[in-house]
Amino acid sequence: MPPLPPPTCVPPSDLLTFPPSLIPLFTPYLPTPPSPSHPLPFLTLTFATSLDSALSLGPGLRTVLSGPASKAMTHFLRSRHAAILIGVNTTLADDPSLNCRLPSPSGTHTHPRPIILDPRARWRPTPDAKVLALARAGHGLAPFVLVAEGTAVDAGVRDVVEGHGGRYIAVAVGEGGRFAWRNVLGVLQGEGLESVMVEGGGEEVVDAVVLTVAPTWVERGRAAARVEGGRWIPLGEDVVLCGRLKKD
Ligand SMILES: NC(=O)C1=CN([C@@H]2O[C@H](COP(=O)(O)OP(=O)(O)OC[C@H]3O[C@@H](n4cnc5c(N)ncnc54)[C@H](O)[C@@H]3O)[C@@H](O)[C@H]2O)C=CC1
Ligand SMILES: Nc1nc(O)c(N)c(N[C@@H]2O[C@H](COP(=O)(O)O)[C@@H](O)[C@H]2O)n1
Repeated sequence: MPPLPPPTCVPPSDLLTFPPSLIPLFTPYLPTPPSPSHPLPFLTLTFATSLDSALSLGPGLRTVLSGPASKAMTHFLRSRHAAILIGVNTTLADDPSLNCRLPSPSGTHTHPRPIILDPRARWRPTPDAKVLALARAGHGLAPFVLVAEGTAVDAGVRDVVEGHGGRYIAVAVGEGGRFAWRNVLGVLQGEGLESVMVEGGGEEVVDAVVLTVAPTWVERGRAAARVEGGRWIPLGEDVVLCGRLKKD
């Protein structure tokens, strides 16, 4: 494969808009650099959930819960984190892009490094996988895939990922074949990645949370009902949603 182009801004048709006036709201929760008292990468837990706590319509179904404004907010977070981490089921279900789709004033872009937790090497991408196609075009970075020590990775699959600038990294697993989150953060630290946004998981090492709640209920396979024109009212440390229900 020819050398990869330098990361650039994504094509204008893919761009999202995040108003600069909103940045101060999120600034207190953005990553801080590692310090002697907090040497591991900063971990932000972020995901979007429905009112009935669903992340998607069902296993293997890519589901849009976030509206355009909160989606743009997560891309602002992507612009401020060195890495973005997902599990292999999400990779298989969503064929995600995992790049940053906000305009970049300088024309060059710092996309987050995608990290995929795939202990048993179940992801078998072709060059058509979105995350690889974007890396090839210079509109994102190829992923680092964390596999369990001793797991054999198909040579052809490894070539595809590494040919796009990605890597396979072997990590020790504990009982149940899972990585300890501190080990995952240790790997990222070793790769010079100082902050990571995790789309679900990592509870024991979380530094900040930025969660989106979409005013909708889902039932297996379909969006069931939505609150329209609702209002979220902060009351103490809770937030109360008032609205009228629009049924399908
Ligand atoms: N609404 C949202 O913000 C998000 C929605 N999703 C949705 O969630 C669904 C997938 O979620 P899940 O099934 O929970 O799967 P997942 O994407 O978290 O993948 C689970 C798999 O990842 C690996 N994994 C996760 N943690 C690990 C650890 N500590 N050590 C080793 N391996 C680990 C294992 O292979 C595990 O089977 C998809 O439908 C996706 O669209 C996913 C992320 C965000
Ligand atoms: N913030 C948010 N809102 C939703 O409604 C979602 N479904 C997700 N999903 C996560 O974002 C990834 C998709 O990213 P790309 O748009 O393909 O870059 C997906 O894989 C989930 O991790 N997030």
